[in-house]
Amino acid sequence: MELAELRAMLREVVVKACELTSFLQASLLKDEVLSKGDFSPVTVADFACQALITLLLDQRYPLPMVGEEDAKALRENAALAGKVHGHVAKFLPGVTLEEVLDALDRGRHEGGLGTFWVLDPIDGTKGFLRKAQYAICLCLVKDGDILVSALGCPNLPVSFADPESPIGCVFHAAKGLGCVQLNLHDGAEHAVRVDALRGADATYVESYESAHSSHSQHAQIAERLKLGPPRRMDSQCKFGVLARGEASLYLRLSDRDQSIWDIAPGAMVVQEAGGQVTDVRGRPLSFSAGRTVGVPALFASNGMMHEEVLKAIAGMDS
Ligand SMILES: Nc1ncnc2c1ncn2[C@@H]1O[C@H](COP(=O)(O)O)[C@@H](O)[C@H]1OP(=O)(O)O
Ligand SMILES: [Mg+2]
Ligand SMILES: [Mg+2]
Ligand SMILES: [Mg+2]
Repeated sequence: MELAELRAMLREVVVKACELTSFLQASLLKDEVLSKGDFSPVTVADFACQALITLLLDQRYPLPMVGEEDAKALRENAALAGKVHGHVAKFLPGVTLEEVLDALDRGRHEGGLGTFWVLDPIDGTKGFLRKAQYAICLCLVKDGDILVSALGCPNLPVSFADPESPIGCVFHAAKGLGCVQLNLHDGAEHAVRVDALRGADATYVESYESAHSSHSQHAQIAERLKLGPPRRMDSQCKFGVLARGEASLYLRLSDRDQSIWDIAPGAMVVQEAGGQVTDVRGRPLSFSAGRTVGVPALFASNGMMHEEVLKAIAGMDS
């Protein structure tokens, strides 16, 4: 398949997944949320979305899958497994429970070199539970490079400039072909590009959850660069906001190695919109090391201000 064709396929799959998660966000029940080993939440929607996307990709372009979730918890909880199966079957009539569980378990691929899908079915599950921002994040990685990517952001306003803005967009990108925003309410698409701001005119985004990255270190950088207050938001929607020029910088200074599904899809969207994504020493990221990036602290910028951010980080109190 050509890159443009792959990208259209990804867009179609992620639009379907947005429909599924929007429905589930509105109807989610307390007993449909579990806590994982690291105390982070996972819901019926995370499982259903990963299974649906894996099965749709199997029909169109089957490849190994590096996915966040697997079927272990569902194999121990028949009631929840039945619900997940029911939600997936609405999109894929006739699919069996075992096919759904098997699709989830195939998300355990180790990554590394080679060609595979990378999927975070719901990035920002805490935001999803707060009825705030979350993203469906999918990309295709070949030998560490990302070829195509799509970020579904069902709750993201189409434009922050418009107080009456409809919500829901999908950012999609293909290597060398740029980044496009699709608006879910009317199907309109337009190419997006990072802004060209720096210094006091520039703004930044960071995690809503202060446990996910260091808001205090971000504030030190912002002070040095004289940036205004941050916009806080869950999930890889932040990469989309940067890609369309509604922020100039996304800071993610953390001390926990990042999973590739948390970074790769969003990073591709920003790079194809003209921006830059590196670790805090300015080194580009590679996605061939396995299921994690091997980098805890990173940032994405409009490119214009990348050097000054690197200098501010180098001069920061540790
Ligand atoms: N303690 C943590 N440190 C860093 N990232 C975390 C932590 N707990 C959850 N995450 C992940 O942080 C991301 C949330 O994005 P953000 O912090 O930018 O809002 C998600 O990828 C989430 O995974 P998940 O996909 O399970 O929601
Ligand atoms: Mg999670
Ligand atoms: Mg995530
Ligand atoms: Mg997730």
